[in-house]
Amino acid sequence: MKFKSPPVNSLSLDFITEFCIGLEKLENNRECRGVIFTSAVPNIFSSGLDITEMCGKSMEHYAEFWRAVQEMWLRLYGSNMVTVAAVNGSSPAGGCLIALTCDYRIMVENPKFVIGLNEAQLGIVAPFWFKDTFVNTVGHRVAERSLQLGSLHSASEAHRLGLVDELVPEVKLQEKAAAVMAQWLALPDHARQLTKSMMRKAVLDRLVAHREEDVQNFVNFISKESIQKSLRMYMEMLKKKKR
Ligand SMILES: CC/C=C\C/C=C\C/C=C\C/C=C/C(=O)SCCNC(=O)CCNC(=O)[C@H](O)C(C)(C)COP(=O)(O)OP(=O)(O)OC[C@H]1O[C@@H](n2cnc3c(N)ncnc32)[C@H](O)[C@@H]1OP(=O)(O)O
Repeated sequence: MKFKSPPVNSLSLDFITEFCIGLEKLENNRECRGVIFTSAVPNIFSSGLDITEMCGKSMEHYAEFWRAVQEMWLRLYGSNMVTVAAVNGSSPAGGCLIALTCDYRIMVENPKFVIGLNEAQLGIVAPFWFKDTFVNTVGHRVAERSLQLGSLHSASEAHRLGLVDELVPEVKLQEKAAAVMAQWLALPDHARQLTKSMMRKAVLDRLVAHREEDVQNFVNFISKESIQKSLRMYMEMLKKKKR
């Protein structure tokens, strides 16, 4: 699955809806046993959640958007397929979440590419299920420090921390992703799927059990004037950076 929503593959409501429909089709196709996620936009895997979906909109819109973000994560983290992220560009926040939610991450070894859960830098807080996914990948200590600082890690640092599993030159990315996929698909599906479910079930169940509460927390948090101001300032900063 190739993300192609220029300029930065931000995760808008439309993007997420298409992503979920695409994933569901693949999940229901008995001939499809694995998916590689990558980007068709040069230098960007995904810039994370579309900030304009969380800024200056109605409470109803925030709730609809957040349910879609939850749905994307539930489907991907709970997927029966082998999921490999071929990270060919920067991947902050929600973009990093997509990569973390896969079974395996391969990143291009470009020192300009960054990845991490940088929510704290925007004055917002990664919800518990982003945090759980991060802890399950890198461990508690690394996740705690990285989340509190809202760190965006270079590709080599991300590899050192275990945030990504492998680094490769750009030209080798697709070949490597295909090789990893072949390795994971060599196992009997039922054994791999039951093992994956055993490893992820508690974290998935936690969001399912608290889904509406999490929507309300998000809506209350994001609609605070102080948070809206932080997001507006962040968008301004992104625009100024270009001038
Ligand atoms: C108590 C707790 C309860 C509940 C939880 C509450 C809250 C938690 C909520 C949500 C979690 C949030 C998750 C997120 O994913 S937030 C998004 C974070 N993303 C970022 O910080 C990345 C920002 N973007 C960048 O750093 C750069 O754009 C990037 C490195 C990706 C690319 O740089 P480049 O120089 O190539 O492009 P730019 O000129 O910067 O951007 C082009 C264009 O795109 C716009 N843009 C970029 N990112 C976003 C985005 N995420 N959303 C919307 N728009 C974005 C940027 O402004 C430019 O626009 P324009 O100037 O109009 O061309």
